[in-house]
Amino acid sequence: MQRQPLVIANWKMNGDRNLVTNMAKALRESAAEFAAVQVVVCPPAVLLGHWQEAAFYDQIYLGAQDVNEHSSGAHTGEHSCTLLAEAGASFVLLGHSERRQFYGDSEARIGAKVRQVVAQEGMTAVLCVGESAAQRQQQETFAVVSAQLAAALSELTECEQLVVAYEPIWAIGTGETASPEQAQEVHAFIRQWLTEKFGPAGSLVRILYGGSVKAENAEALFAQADIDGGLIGGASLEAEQFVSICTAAQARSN
Ligand SMILES: O=C(CO)COP(=O)(O)O
Repeated sequence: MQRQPLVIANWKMNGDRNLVTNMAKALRESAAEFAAVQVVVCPPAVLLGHWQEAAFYDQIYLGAQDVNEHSSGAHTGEHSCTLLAEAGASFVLLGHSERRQFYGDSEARIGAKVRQVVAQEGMTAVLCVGESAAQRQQQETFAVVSAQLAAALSELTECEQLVVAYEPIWAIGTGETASPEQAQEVHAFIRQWLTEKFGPAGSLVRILYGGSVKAENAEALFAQADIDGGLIGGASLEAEQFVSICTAAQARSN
């Protein structure tokens, strides 16, 4: 498999030092079961240091949930890409629907953030895209997703430091998951978009599904041709669930 399976935990504004310790222990104990999977944990930024101490080897990577689009300066409360890298992060989530909806992340800002991340050596941008329930009902899913991709990626010429996460808003935190077929349809569309934009390298970009992924539905989702893994919210806060999801992704490498 040319695209290594990838599972990313997005803790959002949850978790604490105890969860870091417990999750690191659970992942360490089961690491052999998902040896071929790249696992990334994105805790709140203040816990990155604690993760760095608790995490055990290269299989577990660290990520941040957002970044500022500037390199430094008078941006109270924000984190630059360099600061996050120094704290151990090598992935950054960008354009999550919660940030688009509630924290003023415009398409232009998301694009600037993506460029900031890919300019940093060793950092990978995880661009989140996805439609609302109303947009899906109006059959606007492809139009919405391609507009989000175009806005964020138009100035990029290379895609080696890029991951795309398809997260339909109606499936986030709702318990309602896209069916494997629904998700695959959009993933195939994203894959085609990336290949048209970046050429053959675009087909190597990993595309994750996010939205109520659980231990019970992960295997069927990850069995789809273009679903390279998952971006996990609620279930990434429970060690047993998260380990099962990482293990489900291992099957993609067989
Ligand atoms: O938003 C998500 C991950 O970024 C998905 O959240 P849930 O897995 O809780 O639905």
